[in-house]
Amino acid sequence: METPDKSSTAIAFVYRGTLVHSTPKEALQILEDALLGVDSEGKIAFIGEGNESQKLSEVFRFSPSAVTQLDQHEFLMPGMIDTHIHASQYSYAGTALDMPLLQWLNNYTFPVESQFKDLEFANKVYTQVVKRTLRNGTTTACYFATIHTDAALLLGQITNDFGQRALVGKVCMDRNDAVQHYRETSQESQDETNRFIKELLNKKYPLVKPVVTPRFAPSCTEALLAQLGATAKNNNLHIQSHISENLEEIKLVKELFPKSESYSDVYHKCNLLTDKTVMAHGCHLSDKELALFRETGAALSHCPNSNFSLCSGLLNVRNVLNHKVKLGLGTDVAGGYSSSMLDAVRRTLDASKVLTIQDREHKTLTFEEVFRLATLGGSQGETQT
Ligand SMILES: Nc1nc2[nH]cnc2c(=O)[nH]1
Ligand SMILES: [Zn+2]
Repeated sequence: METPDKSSTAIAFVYRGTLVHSTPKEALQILEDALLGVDSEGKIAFIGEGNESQKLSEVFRFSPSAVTQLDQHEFLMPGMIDTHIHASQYSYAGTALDMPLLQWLNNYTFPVESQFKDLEFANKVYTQVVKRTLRNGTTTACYFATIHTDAALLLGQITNDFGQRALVGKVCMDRNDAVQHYRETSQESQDETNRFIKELLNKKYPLVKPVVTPRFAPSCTEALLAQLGATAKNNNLHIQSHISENLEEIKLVKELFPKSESYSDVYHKCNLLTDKTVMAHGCHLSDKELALFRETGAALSHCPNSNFSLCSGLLNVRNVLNHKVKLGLGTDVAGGYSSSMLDAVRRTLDASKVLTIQDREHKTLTFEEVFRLATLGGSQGETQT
């Protein structure tokens, strides 16, 4: 039992039954006949054993008759954390998966995202995605919106209204040759990012924060990346982007940033790899780049549904964990066709098994480890303050 704090707020709910969660030492811990108390602010006030009911009720002043008993097959578990999802791509999830990344962006994604200038359309899609992810058990999400500041602010409002914890990013891109009406000038991107941060922070939403969001290196000039790195540092904010998702993208980054020794180096030079950074994919990162992630404290979001659906690559999660790089799971809607974190759990196991088929020496991830990645793993990258 945890040490009681007599000054704590009143207990609102107490549950008795099976609890399932992860700790850094134990990937899946099952507590049978446990008691869990929740205070009026929605925070866990205590966890104890079922037979301590009388004692706990005196310390925390609740009536033993008010305890909710879970059924034999019910259990409580932590909410899942989607460390990478494009709220603006929800409307076409499950379609348009017949092209690799760069062609997929130009043909499907940029034309849809450009429609979020229309706040009515944005309101409809953003409400749907927040409702759906909550129903799927995602209590925290790290969202990409679009380049449109007012629509991104609206997404922040919607997540707040539905009580979902969220990092919300106004997407930054000052380079886009394919769909030219869907890009900003460097100055616009910078000014609008500052406005987005200021206005979202001013709302003082308890669970929603802005995240600095350069789309990915090919969509941004080096000058913009450097400005965004400085903005994140000056405001002590999280950063999210994409890295090393597919081989054609990596080749393009080499051409666009010839002076950088690797994709990770492009971001590192611009101060975009920090202990509050979450980079999606990383399928093709070298061990040297993983060492840089470890050094800077930057985290990876593993998005296996998307990696399979766009035929991008296979991330070797075991190798990432061996390098002691923080890692969570992401759905990457709509590159990933499912907005469910349980799907991300299943695809993570599938991807690990494919690696074992290719190399029998590969140590397959266990379902317990993957459960931890979907919950505790995500919290390490996302909610560090
Ligand atoms: N999967 C995915 N990768 C990206 N890289 C840059 N933008 C995107 C995106 O919207 N989805
Ligand atoms: Zn993505």
